[in-house]
Amino acid sequence: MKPIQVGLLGIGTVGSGTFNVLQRNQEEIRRRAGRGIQITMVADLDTARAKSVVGDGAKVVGDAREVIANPEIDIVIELIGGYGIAKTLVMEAIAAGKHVVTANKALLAVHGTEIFAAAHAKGVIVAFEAAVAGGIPIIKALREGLTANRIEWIAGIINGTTNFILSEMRAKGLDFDVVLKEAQRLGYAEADPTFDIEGVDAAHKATIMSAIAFGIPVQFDKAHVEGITKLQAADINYAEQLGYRIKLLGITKRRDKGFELRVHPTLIPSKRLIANVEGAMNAVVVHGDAVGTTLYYGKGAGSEPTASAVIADLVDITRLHTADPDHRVPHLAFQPNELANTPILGMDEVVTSFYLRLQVADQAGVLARITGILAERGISIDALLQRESAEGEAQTDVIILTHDTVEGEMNKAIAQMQALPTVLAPIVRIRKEELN
Ligand SMILES: NC(=O)c1ccc[n+]([C@@H]2O[C@H](COP(=O)([O-])OP(=O)(O)OC[C@H]3O[C@@H](n4cnc5c(N)ncnc54)[C@H](O)[C@@H]3O)[C@@H](O)[C@H]2O)c1
Ligand SMILES: N[C@@H](CCO)C(=O)O
Ligand code: NA
Repeated sequence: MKPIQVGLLGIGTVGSGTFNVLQRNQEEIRRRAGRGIQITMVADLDTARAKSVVGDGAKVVGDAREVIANPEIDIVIELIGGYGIAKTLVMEAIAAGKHVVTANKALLAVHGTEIFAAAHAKGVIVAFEAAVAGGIPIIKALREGLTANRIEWIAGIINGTTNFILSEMRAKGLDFDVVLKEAQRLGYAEADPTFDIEGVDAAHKATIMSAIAFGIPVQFDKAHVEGITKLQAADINYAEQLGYRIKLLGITKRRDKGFELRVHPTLIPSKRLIANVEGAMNAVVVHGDAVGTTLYYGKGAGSEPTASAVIADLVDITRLHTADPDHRVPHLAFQPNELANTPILGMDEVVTSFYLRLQVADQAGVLARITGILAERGISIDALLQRESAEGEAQTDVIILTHDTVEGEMNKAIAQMQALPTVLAPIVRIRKEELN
């Protein structure tokens, strides 16, 4: 049988890795897929650079629409990124009856409902393993490997750039900006790196996982998004003293009346495996009712690790291409007419424990007033640390770890404590998860 023909839109970091790995491993991939898979056409605005990557291996064009219009092409890979032209091209490829592979989590988290509906109506597949945790086969695991389970929660380090920044800052004491530049140089960062550092990229990925885990539509607009830019070294150090690491986590959790969906810096016990995931590595913890807690670890960014996931999707599509569309694995794991409209909960209803740091006047009764406020709101204290103040110093830091509480109550307690004249600076509040 002649190879299935693939068109590649965008041959930058991930595109070039995809082209190279597919060439290098073509024989083994053919033996697995049951048919050869060949990128025969590549579109990139920078045709000279594209030609330098593909040589004589594929036809290079500057206009992506030429690829979509080619009737010989069965699968289109979109590796341009963003919600703009990438969305138009994906919709046009679907309309032209092509299967689509994409690494574009931003596009799917925001426009997934429209894209999957169009693909379903047209009987084509939109595959996106590379969009979440890059090379880690987490979509495959959630959608197929764990399909017996009622998923209870997922928590993951799903942005390599921010984990790299936090790790390098902690281990080498390097400055934020220096480490961010290095992450950009290594090809981890998004075209707009504020997506990484402000938690948007992680929220895109958490949104996609929430849909697949719980059988709900992708709803990025309901996600709570908080990055690492406001994190202070003092809190990283106090957390460490108390036996915790701070990581940027993407969390989605089943609750009685809805689902939680949130990204924020989080204290995790240092002894958990996931607390020790360093550098640009990603890790996702999934808790299913039958399987218990499972952990997936690997490279979430970079040229060839991401290509690994793109090509896995190409192989899947090659195998499924001729199968009856009604019996394929559904895009969001649940059949499209079975998605639930259970809501994503507002942050006031989220339940977590907290790390609090209060800069207080070193006077009698201060601590009693603070703990009194927490007690009135039913917030129970798990651990408490007061820094010994230096000779003649009139203020000190009080660190409090709480047990689980409803976030709305915590916000009210913080407002009350903040109003005390003996609380001298804005209270630092970081959420904490035990993840067991
Ligand atoms: N870099 C990673 O590690 C990584 C990991 C997972 C997912 N992703 C996602 O993969 C996608 C691609 O990321 P990347 O890092 O390879 O980006 P990149 O910037 O390295 O590559 C994008 C390429 O698209 C080309 N391009 C831009 N507009 C075009 C157009 N209209 N027509 C044709 N080509 C066009 C650019 O010239 C460039 O070569 C993004 O959605 C990104 O979020 C990246
Ligand atoms: N910018 C992303 C790329 C992988 O999706 C990251 O740093 O993880
Ligand atoms: Na993946």
